[in-house]
Amino acid sequence: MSATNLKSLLKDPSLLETRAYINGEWVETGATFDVKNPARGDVIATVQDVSRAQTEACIADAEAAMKPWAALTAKERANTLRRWFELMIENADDLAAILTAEMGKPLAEAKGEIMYGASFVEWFAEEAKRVYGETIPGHQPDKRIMVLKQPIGVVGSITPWNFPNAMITRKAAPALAAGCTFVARPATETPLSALAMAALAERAGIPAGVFNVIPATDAAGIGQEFCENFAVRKLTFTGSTNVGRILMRQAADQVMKCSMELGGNAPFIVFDDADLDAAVEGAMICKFRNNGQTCVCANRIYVQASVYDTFAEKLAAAVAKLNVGDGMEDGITTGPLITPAAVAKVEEHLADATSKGATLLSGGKAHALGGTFYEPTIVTDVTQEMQVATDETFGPLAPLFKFDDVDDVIAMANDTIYGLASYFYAKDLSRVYKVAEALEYGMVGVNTGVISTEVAPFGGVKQSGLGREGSHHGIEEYLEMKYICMSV
Ligand SMILES: NC(=O)C1=CN([C@@H]2O[C@H](COP(=O)(O)OP(=O)(O)OC[C@H]3O[C@@H](n4cnc5c(N)ncnc54)[C@H](OP(=O)(O)O)[C@@H]3O)[C@@H](O)[C@H]2O)C=CC1
Ligand SMILES: O=C(O)[C@H](O)CS(=O)(=O)O
Repeated sequence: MSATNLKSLLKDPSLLETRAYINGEWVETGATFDVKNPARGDVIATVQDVSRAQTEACIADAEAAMKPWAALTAKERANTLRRWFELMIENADDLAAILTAEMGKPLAEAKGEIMYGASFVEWFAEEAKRVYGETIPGHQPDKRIMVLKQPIGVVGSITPWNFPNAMITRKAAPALAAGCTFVARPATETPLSALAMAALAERAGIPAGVFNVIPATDAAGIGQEFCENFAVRKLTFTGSTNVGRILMRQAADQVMKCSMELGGNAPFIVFDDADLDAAVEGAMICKFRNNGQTCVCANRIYVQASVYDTFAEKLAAAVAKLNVGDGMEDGITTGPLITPAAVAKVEEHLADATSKGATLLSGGKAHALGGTFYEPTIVTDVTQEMQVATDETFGPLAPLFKFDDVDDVIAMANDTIYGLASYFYAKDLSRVYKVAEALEYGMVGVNTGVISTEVAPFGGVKQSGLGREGSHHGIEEYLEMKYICMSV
């Protein structure tokens, strides 16, 4: 099955939209760009390219749509979001095929992302009805105090290519539930998933101007428009820490509220009392999910000395079972990397590690399939002096570090500017408590390699971001608090 003629693969070919979705209209903008399938390099769609000026007009439309949308009852917004969720589930196979075609992840993973992405719409359809204010006992006899929660306003959203569905719903669902309107600018590589979601939003009855999708190659220009346009009250971004810094600097001029889901450098620690088979299973999904292209992937694997060789051997055996290929084909576990630049980053990190004394255990070169396929790779004898210890690889490279003492490994794990996800395997209860409390990360997986869910607060500390997505906390990012002091 090839992505080349994507439309023929779909039960509902109308979901393969290539026009921008602005103010409830499908728009041809006068400029286009091609979307390519990373597995084969062929063009799968030619998409309308939205300019900064057209983005400004879209923001004005979103501003005009804001009041009537926010004026609906919470239940009315909830019911509309619920319909959007149900349409995503009904069309999950097509959404998955579109996602695999433009991003490359295997169909099974793409389907998993669609269900994960839809879960945020389901969750915040429910949370819409639980945006509670409060009354506070007055500070003077004649004073009555109330606190209201109100939608923050028009939201500008910029998202990456690695989860082209879920990264948008994780933002749009709470924003719309809160009563905000939303302008989504998807990554250049992966606009089709966002446009398919817009088609379903239209069918769900989300009013014109409430949810907009602007494919655009001018990433910097759109980001500047979001940051400089007074009508935009909130910027929500998922992507690298470097770009997050740029956007925060730009947003500072308006003192704009930002949510930032940025880069990671996750430690994955295996203690000597760990269930090693469980730890290997956890390391495999934590490291190689989405071919290592997630911000919460294990970037460093620390193994206690007494179990190091056994763990390395078991991990190598598991890696050997991975099946690299075109994600559209059955039985494929590992797709291509998104671009040649992503391959170059893996090769750079590998070369740096081996030049400084690391030993290649598995893989270590471009896959025989060519293109951006790469062999899942393990290196041992890795140390803190190597690039993989400080920089996010964002690919299928598993570096194994050896450690002796728990305090040493906590110090090494925390020795980074990042603080998104962390993981460890151990059984001793006091050790579990001590390590979980000592790790400087927004999220800690204990005896599990997968922690992402709509019910829990996803986000990082230090330079991995600001704010949380998902959970009952996630909607607060799109609400303002108003204190009313009434003299009676
Ligand atoms: N914490 C989290 O949840 C996540 C973090 N990430 C991090 O992002 C990186 C990989 O994703 P990647 O997409 O390469 O990250 P980038 O930060 O390069 O890109 C993310 C998005 O930002 C856009 N962008 C790039 N430059 C600018 C700019 N100057 N102004 C406005 N927008 C801009 C990109 O557009 P374009 O597509 O045109 O380049 C893309 O849509 C990794 O570091 C990863 O850890 C990724 C996903 C999730
Ligand atoms: O963009 C990402 O890397 C995601 O946040 C990872 S997850 O939420 O799918 O785990």
